[in-house]
Amino acid sequence: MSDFLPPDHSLPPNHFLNLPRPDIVVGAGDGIVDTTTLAAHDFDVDTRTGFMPPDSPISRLPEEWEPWEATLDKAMSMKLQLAVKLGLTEHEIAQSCSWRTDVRNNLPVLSTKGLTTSELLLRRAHHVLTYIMHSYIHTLPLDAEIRIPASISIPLLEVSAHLQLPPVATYSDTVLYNWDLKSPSEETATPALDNLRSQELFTGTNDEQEFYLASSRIEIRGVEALELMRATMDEMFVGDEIAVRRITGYLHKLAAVVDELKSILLDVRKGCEPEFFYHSIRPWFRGEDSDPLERKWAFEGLEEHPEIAQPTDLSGPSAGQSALIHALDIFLGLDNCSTGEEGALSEGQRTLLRRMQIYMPRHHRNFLRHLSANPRPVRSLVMQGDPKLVESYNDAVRAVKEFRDAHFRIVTIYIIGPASRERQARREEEESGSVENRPPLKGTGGTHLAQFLKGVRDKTADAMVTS
Ligand code: HEM
Repeated sequence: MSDFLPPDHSLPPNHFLNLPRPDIVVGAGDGIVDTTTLAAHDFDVDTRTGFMPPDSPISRLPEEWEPWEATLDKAMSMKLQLAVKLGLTEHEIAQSCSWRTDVRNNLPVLSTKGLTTSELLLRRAHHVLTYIMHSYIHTLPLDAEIRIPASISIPLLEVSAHLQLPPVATYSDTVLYNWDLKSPSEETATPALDNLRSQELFTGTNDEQEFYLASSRIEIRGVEALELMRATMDEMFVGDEIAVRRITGYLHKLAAVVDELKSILLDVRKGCEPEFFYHSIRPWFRGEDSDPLERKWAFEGLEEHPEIAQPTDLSGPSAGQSALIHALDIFLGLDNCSTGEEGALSEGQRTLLRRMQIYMPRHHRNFLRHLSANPRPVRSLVMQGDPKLVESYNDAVRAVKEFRDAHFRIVTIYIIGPASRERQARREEEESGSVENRPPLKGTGGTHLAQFLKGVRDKTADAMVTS
């Protein structure tokens, strides 16, 4: 399979992702190892890059799928504009119309058969096809139906079935598998946080890149958190007094790492301008459930493919799909210790957190499942009351709570604030009778969002243990 890959991107031949993978439709052939099962042990978590792949993801598919790459290149070079942009010019409307017409009339329905032998090619295909699909949907006139041409929908649905991911852009498309090194570094080294860049950007702007890179840097810095979790679990297995002392030290260190993650998150303000994010970047990510006009997405060509299921999970990408933060929650027992009192999560909110896992790469989902099934959870040891251990555990919980406080501030600056200003401007326009022909504002960035994020944050705070 690695024949397809440029040599500098090939994985070691014995890496589990380099083994032949079974075809999800036809099943495993004779002598083909089921890498999905192997993955349950490997989890595709790297000691240097964590949930990010150890090498920068491939940046181009082989010749056979060049029409997809060329279509995406064209969208990027034409600087297509969002249909929701205020004051869209005739020229901008004509540009996106001509790109979409080209996709509809000239892009063939390419076979995905040759991709299915390689996890890395499938990932690139998912990335390219979802970026094309989001470009197509979000440039469509607001009064048009959303009909995704078969040349995008059929290969995307096939690729998504193989990856067990929804057919929509996910955090793995925008962050995990969308990075490169600015300048090549030692192959074995963890990438420096300032040596990362993004591969594809809807807007071609540094603001969008900085938005993605805030998450990439958190993933890379989070590798030490994963290592501390692993070391703690090893010591839990030993369970003697020395082990407890060591765990105490690990939890304090974990708190310090999470404090750094918070600083990286807050640094997003240095490179990404909030109003630009809200009006010009975020709308590209919208999934079916955030359409301002509540239009449904129709995947054309499905009627000729009874073997492909109608997609149901079509929310847009979010760093809430980062397995790192979910792993911290599970490791510290923050997801299980609901008190049922005020501030705890409602069933719907808990479901929302769980639903985010559907959008994660399946190996990472398996990793979280494995972590949840840990027979010796750290919180149970802490509950035995060793004062120093309690203190260090509470330090780690404090750090996660403060990360969520900072996240809430960021969401207020980037979404809740701009959304409220937008509503205010609308009200003023309505009062003065100068309303433009615009779609109604849908309740993104309002009370529900604040309630949800505060609920998760308060539940984290509730997890502190009193000795
Ligand atoms: C400008 C930067 C960011 C914005 C505007 C933002 C926005 C949001 C929004 C709107 C949600 C609600 C759920 C959803 O709509 O998907 C959310 C949830 C979440 N985000 Fe962010 N986010 C940002 C950066 C990050 C980063 C860098 C991380 C960590 C890698 C992160 C981690 C999370 C998590 C874990 C949740 C789930 C709720 C929770 O566990 O507290 N976010 N974010």
